[in-house]
Order: sequence, then structure tokens, then C-alpha cells
Amino acid sequence: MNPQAPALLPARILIIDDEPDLRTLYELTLLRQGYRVEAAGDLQQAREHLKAQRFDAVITDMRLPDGLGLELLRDLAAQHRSERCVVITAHGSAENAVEALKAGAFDYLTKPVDLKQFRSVVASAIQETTNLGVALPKGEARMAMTSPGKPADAATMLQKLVGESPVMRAVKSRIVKVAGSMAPVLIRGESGTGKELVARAVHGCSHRAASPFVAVNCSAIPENLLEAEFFGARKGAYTGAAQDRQGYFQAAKGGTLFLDEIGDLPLAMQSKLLRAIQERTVRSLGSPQEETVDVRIVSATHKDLAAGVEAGTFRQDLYYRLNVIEVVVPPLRERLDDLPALCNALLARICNESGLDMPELSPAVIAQLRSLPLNGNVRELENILHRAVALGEDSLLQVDAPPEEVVVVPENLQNFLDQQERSILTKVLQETGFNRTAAATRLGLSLRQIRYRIARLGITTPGHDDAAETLDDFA
Ligand SMILES: Nc1ncnc2c1ncn2[C@@H]1O[C@H](COP(=O)(O)OP(=O)(O)OP(=O)(O)O)[C@@H](O)[C@H]1O
Repeated sequence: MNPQAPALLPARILIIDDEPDLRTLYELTLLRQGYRVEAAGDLQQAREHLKAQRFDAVITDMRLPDGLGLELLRDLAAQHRSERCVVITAHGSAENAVEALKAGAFDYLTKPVDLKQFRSVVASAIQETTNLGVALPKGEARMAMTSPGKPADAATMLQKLVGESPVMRAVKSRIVKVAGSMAPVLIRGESGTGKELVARAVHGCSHRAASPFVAVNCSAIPENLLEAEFFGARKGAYTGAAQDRQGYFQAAKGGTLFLDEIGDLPLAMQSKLLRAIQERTVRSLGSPQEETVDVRIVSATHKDLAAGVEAGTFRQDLYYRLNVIEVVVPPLRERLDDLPALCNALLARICNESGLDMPELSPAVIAQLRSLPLNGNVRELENILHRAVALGEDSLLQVDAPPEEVVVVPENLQNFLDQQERSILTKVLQETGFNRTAAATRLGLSLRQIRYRIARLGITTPGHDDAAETLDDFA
């Protein structure tokens, strides 16, 4: 530790459990770690302790003689207290765990409590308060020192998410609010809205910022490789496994695992993922042993997962588990006031990457972009700007962006083309007073060509009997 750093007191923790043996076990475990510990046997005693002083973390059993641990959580939230809460729930009560996380618990532990996990969850819980100036007990210092200062990092992360419209501001404050907990986050939004950026911001604003962020596109992995990719594999576990390899869970240890396109995960893999999340352990293919992993799961989808649950393609229990906290990223059309700032940020990035000077962005171009449907959201905007920069000839940016074409695939191409041709010909003929020569000139055809087409499509033109001409006449 930095010898110049002021000697700070170890973190203070309040333990609440009505079983004296367990209380003692938790107390001793924490005292051995160097923390200062107070203990309470019920809600009333806990409230007295909390009234008397501030703690860094509160660890409470869910069921207490005079009420639920959740009530304490709600009290602390209502009083805007900074204590991080860890709730201990009975084995198999997934609902309680989810409820606790929704009520603002930092994390939960399931009985019987594994002491190694207990120590690591407590260390995570107090880490953030430690970064704000309270010392960690011996042995945990490395984590605190490698963890970047939270406020600066959070601000940088949020800056990358360009946009100050009310809807984007709401997204950002939600990110800050949810970043601190261990609860799984589900990010919903159309394609290209910036879901991955949001996931990175959740990670960057959390105490996990100094640990890995591992992004996985669930739809891009072949089904037979999913298990090895997620959980790792021992050498020889399958044909081609020439050496031990770690999975995404192991790679993201201590950090965040971002599961993009989670709706595309096959059902068999959904069960395995659910198990890994519930047990917080994974087993590499071919390994006899399970290993504990401390990973926060952030997932994203552009699909309606609830509809997937209805249709039987997505497991309800996994949906329930992943969707503890939801962040919805609005489509670009609902935040068009962000366009100028977004264009500037994207242009700066594009020009920087390609070593070009930043072109001038005129209000007319912004207005032009504003009028586009932009159904591909920020990614589409990025592509349009990329094209404009690549094709631009002077320092004023010109956008040649037709609205994204909706390609209609006709059932019968010939009929479809005939119909298009017929309506163009009819329109031009009407506009030229059925003067075939004038119509042909406008369409870049010869008189003979237009007569052929009129005959082929059976278009009646007053004063002529083109439709009566047979195609043989043109042979
Ligand atoms: N608010 C924003 N500020 C700056 N860049 C953004 C913003 N939103 C999106 N982008 C950029 O747009 C592109 C698409 O964003 P991202 O990949 O995060 O979208 P997504 O919703 O995850 O897409 P998909 O659904 O296809 O996975 C990226 O290059 C990203 O950097």
C-alpha cells in the first residue's frame, strides 16, 4: 500500500441473523479479514445499530423473527443511506433472491453459505465505499488499488454514450443507478441503438471497471461449440481440443459478461446458463471439478423475450433471472435532437480512424438526416456518414442518403415488373397528352421501343390502336 496514504480505518459491517451459531461464524470470518463487525439478531436490533452509526455493508438474513430482511433494505433506500446490502436467502428460493436484488440489494447469498463466496461478496460490496475513502482490510488492498476511481471513470464511460435528449439522460441515470449492484441487467432496444455501449457503460460505472468486460454474440456461435465457449474445455475433452482453454465465464472473472442477442441462445444452452447463474459455478468440459465464478451478467436483445417465453423458445426461469433490472434504449427516431451531437461524435471517430480532416456539417445536412427513417438507428447513421466521408470531395459534408430501401420480394417477378412498367408508361403518356413520341423521349426510348412496350402491356392510347398491334409487328 502507498506509505503516504493516510491510515484509514477498516470497513465496518453489520451482520443480522437470528441463529447465534451462524452469526458467530460470519462474525469470526469477517473479523479474521480485519473488518470491524457489529451483530444483530433481529430487525429491531439492526435498526438501533443503524441509527447509531453508518456502516459500509449490511449482511442480513432474509427471514428474521420480527420481519423480513427486505424491510431493512427498503428502509435504507428510503433514507438514501449508502450501506451496501447483501441478503442471505434460503436454498432454492430464487424468487427471494430476485426480489432482494430488485429492492436494491447489492448481492445475495444462498444457504448454506459458502464462506469463500461470502468473503468475496463482502469484499465486492465494500470495495466501492473503499474507493470513496474507507480502507480495505489487509489482503484486499490490491483490488482497491487497481480499481480506477469511480467518479472519473463513470463520467468517461457515459460520455461515450453521446446524447443529452431527455430519453438519453434517463438511460444514463439508470445506468449509474444500476451499475453498483450485482443484479443481472437486460438491455432491450432495436438493432443499432447502442445496446453494447450501454452494457459497457454499466460495467465502466461499476466497481468491476478494472476487471474484464467480455462481450459475446450468442447468435454467432455454432451450437455444438456453445458449452466449450461459455465454460471452457480441458485438453482432449472433444476432438480438436488440443489444450486447456478457458470459457467466457472464466475470462470475465471479477468483471462483466455481456451476452448479446441472448434471445438466439438454443434451449439446451439456456438451461446450462441458468444453472451457472444460479449456482455461480461452472465446470469446464472434461473437468471433474466445478469452479466458482464471480461474474455479473448483462444481456441484450432486440427480440421480444416475453413473446419467446410464450412461444416456448425461451425459458421462463432464465428470463426471470436475466431480467431483474431492465434498461430500454430508445430508437433514434425518438431522440432526433441528439442528431447534431451524434453526427459530430461519429464523424470525429470516422475521420480519426481514416486519418481525414473533419468535414463541416451544415444545418441542411442535419435536416436531411432528420428526414430519413433511420430504422437501422445509430449504426445506420454511422454507415451513411462513413459513405459521405469516403465519397466527399470538399470540406463540406454532402449526404446522399436515400431512405433505406425496403426490398419487396414479389411472388412473381415478371408480373411485378410489368406492373411497374405499365404504371410508369401510363403516367408519362397521360402527362404528354398521349403523344407517344414525346413520352418516348422523356423515357429515353425510341418510338419503336415505346410502341413495342405499349403493345406488350396492352395499354390503350386514345387515337392509336397500339394495343391492337401484335408483338409480331415488331419482330
Ligand atoms: N449514443 C451513442 N453515441 C455514440 N455512438 C453510438 C451511440 N449509440 C450507438 N453508437 C454506435 O453505433 C454503433 C452500434 O452500436 P451498438 O453496437 O452498441 O448497438 P447494438 O444495439 O448493440 O446493436 P445490435 O442490436 O445490432 O447488436 C456502434 O458503432 C456504436 O459505437
